[in-house]
Amino acid sequence: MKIALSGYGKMGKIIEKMALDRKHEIVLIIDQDNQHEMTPENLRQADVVIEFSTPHSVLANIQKCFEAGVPVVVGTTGWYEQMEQIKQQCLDNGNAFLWASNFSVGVNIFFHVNKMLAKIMNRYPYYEVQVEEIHHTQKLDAPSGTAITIAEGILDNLENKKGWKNVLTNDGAEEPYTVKPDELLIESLRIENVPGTHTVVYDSEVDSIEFKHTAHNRNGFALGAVLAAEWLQGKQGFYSAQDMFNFNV
Ligand SMILES: NC(=O)c1ccc[n+]([C@@H]2O[C@H](COP(=O)([O-])OP(=O)(O)OC[C@H]3O[C@@H](n4cnc5c(N)ncnc54)[C@H](O)[C@@H]3O)[C@@H](O)[C@H]2O)c1
Ligand SMILES: O=C(O)C1=N[C@H](C(=O)O)CCC1
Repeated sequence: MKIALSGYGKMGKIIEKMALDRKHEIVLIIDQDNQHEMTPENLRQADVVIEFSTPHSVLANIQKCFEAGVPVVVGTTGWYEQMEQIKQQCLDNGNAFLWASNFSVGVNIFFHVNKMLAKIMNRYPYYEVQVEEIHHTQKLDAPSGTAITIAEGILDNLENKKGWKNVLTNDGAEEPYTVKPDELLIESLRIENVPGTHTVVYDSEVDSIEFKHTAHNRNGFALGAVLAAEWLQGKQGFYSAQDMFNFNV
């Protein structure tokens, strides 16, 4: 496969390595200082674009891929309020699009089990649920995209929670926030060099259940993104990683 990379930061560089290991070719690399090279002509050299840039640049980059008619795999987070608009544009133009808040196999298993656990917990309403995420200090968005997907998995399956509320505690200096009974708290913490840790905690007076995923490095995210690009070949339509992993057990 001929791959174009949109965003050549921490993730773009590891994706390049994973793609080359899987015998793909990198035909275009776009980053902040050569954005003008993201032309339809250049993009059309590629079979797929893998987009890991910034919350600020991702939407314009997706539009350029749509205009060029090139399939696009998006790992960038922090743009999900525009999801419906992107989905509509994708379907209207007959494009191929796949997004994931987290491409790692482990996290996608976690997403699935998280939903099943939330369903079970409906029977035990005396447990209070909370989501916690920890990432490196360069991260631009909070909560993490992964934490949003986890929260949505809980909200879709746990009857007594109606929406999520994020609190970012960089140095513990924030005012403590008291959640409303129907609110799901997502606590975000930023610590140097943490690739990504997510925990769902169900707490009661007598015990706690902690369900946790810890990324040891970024390789799992990068491999998942390349696998997604392979999976998207020859398809048209709007997909998420859930369609690719398809854990219907
Ligand atoms: N879905 C996943 O599995 C997953 C995993 C890790 C990171 N992410 C997300 O991917 C994104 C990138 O993460 P990162 O750790 O590589 O960040 P990073 O800051 O290391 O890299 C981002 C790169 O984008 C470049 N950039 C800026 N403007 C651009 C533009 N207009 N076009 C193209 N590139 C541009 C920056 O110069 C930088 O090199 C973030 O949103 C992060 O949350 C997702
Ligand atoms: O390093 C990041 O930034 C990450 N972003 C994704 C998110 O927001 O969930 C995935 C984990 C790493």
